[in-house]
Amino acid sequence: MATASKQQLRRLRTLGRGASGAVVWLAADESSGQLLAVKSAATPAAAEQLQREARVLSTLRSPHIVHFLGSHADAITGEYHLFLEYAPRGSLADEAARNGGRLGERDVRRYAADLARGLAYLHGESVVHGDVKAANAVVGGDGCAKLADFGCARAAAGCDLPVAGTPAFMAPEVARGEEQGPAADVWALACTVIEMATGAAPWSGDVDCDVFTAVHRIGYTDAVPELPPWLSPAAKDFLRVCLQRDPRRRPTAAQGLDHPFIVSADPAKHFWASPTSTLDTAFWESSDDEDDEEEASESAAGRISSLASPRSDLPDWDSEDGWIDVRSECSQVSESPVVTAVNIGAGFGCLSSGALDAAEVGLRAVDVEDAIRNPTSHVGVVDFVKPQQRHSSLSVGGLGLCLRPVACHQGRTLDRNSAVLVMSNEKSSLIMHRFGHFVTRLTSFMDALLFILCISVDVLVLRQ
Ligand SMILES: Nc1ncnc2c1ncn2[C@@H]1O[C@H](COP(=O)(O)OP(=O)(O)OP(=O)(O)O)[C@@H](O)[C@H]1O
Repeated sequence: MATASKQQLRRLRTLGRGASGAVVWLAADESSGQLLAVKSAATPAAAEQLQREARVLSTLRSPHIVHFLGSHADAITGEYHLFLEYAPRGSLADEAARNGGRLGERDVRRYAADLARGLAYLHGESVVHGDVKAANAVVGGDGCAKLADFGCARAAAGCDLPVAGTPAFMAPEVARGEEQGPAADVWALACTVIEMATGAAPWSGDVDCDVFTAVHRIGYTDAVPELPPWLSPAAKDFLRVCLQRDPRRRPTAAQGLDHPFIVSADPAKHFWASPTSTLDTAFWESSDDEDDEEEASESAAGRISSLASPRSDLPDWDSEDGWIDVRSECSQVSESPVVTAVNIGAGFGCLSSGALDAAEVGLRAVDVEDAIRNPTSHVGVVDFVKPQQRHSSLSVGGLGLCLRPVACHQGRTLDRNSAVLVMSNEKSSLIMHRFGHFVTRLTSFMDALLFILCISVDVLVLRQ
C-alpha cells in the first residue's frame, strides 16, 4: 500500500466470508489503482479478534505468509479493517474447487511445501497458526500458497488461550484441550494435504461421524485419518510421520522440509502476472465478474468505477459509504485480554444480559445484533450445570429474538451460521462450538466428559 497521509479505498467485490463473522473484500486504492484484500469486522468481538490477528500478522514477513499491509479502526462505526495482500487465486479450497474438487499430487506437493515453509518460518518466530486448512491458505499471484487467517494464532509457548481451530483438523492433544503447540500445526498440515488430495476434510468419509464424534475419536481413541490410497509412497510416508498421535514424535515443520515428499516439490507455478493493481492487464483479462465485451477504461478511476458495477453482491455499491478513509500508519490496537467469558462468543452472536435472564442459563453478556442481521442464525444454549433438565435455545430471526426449547429446532441442520454455546457457570468452564470452529476452555477432565456428552445430545437434537 502506498504511504500517502490519507487514502481512499473502494470496495470492489466480496472475496470471502468466514465463520468468524468477518467479510473479506477486494478493494482498490482510488489514486494508484492498487488492489488489496480488506478483512472487515463489524461487531465488537469480531473486531477484537481481527485486532489480535493484526497484532500477530504485523510481526511476520515471509513469502509464505499473507502480507499485512495495515489496519484501521473506525471510531464512529466500531468497524475494524485489516489490509492484506490480495491473493488473486483465492484460497487453496477455491483452487481445489476450480480443479474439480481436488488437486493432483503434483500440486498438492507444491502447496504442501509452501505451507511447510510458512510453518517453519512461523514456528521459528515462536508463533503457532492454530487453524491450518485449505480455506485458510491463499494462493498469491506468484503461485505460492501463503498461510492466512491468523484468528486462532497464539504464542508457541506459555499461551493460556483456550485451544481453538477446526475440529476435523485438530491434533489429538488439541481435541483433548491439553495443548496447542507447533506440533499441532504439523498435524493440521497433514490433514490439509488429505483435504487437497480428496476434496474433503479428514474423517469426513466416516459414516455417521459428525463433528463431535470426530472430536471424540481424534482425542480419545487411537484413530488417525485415512490416507488417500492413490497417493505416492512418499506422500503417504509424509502423512504417516506428521499424523503421529504423540506430538513429540511428529517432525517439526523445519524437519518436514527435508522429507522426500516436500524436497521433490516443483517450484511455484506462475499462473499469470500478479494483478496487484487495477492497471494490470492480467486483472482485466481474468476477472470473472466483468463482462468481457465491456471495454476497460484507460484511467484507474474509470477501471475502478466499472469494477464497482451494480451487478456486485454488495449493497450501496456507489454510495459514499462504500469508501473508507485509511490512515497511513497501522492503527494502535488495544492490548486488552482477547478471550474472556464475555467476548469469546461474540463472533457467534452473543447474548445480551436481558436475554440471559430470560433464557435462565449461565450466559452473561450477550449481544444479538450480529445474529439479528443474519436471519439464518440459530444459537443453542445449554445450561452446563444441568444439561439434561435445562436445555434452552435462542432462535434469532430478522425481526427479533425469541426463546424456544431446543426441540423447536428439529428439522433444521447446523450450517456455518449455526452455533451451540455451552456454559457451565460464570466463572469456570466455558465451552462453545460453532460448526467449523471450536473453542474450549476446560477446567477439568469432568468438564471435558460433560462437554462431549451434553453437546452431542444437543447437536443430535438440532440435527434431527
Ligand atoms: N488476502 C486474500 N486474498 C484473496 N482472498 C482472500 C484473502 N484473505 C481471505 N480471502 C478469502 O476470504 C475467505 C475468508 O477469509 P479468512 O479465512 O481470513 O476469514 P475468517 O473469517 O477468519 O474465516 P474462518 O474463520 O471461517 O476460517 C478465504 O477462505 C478466502 O477465500
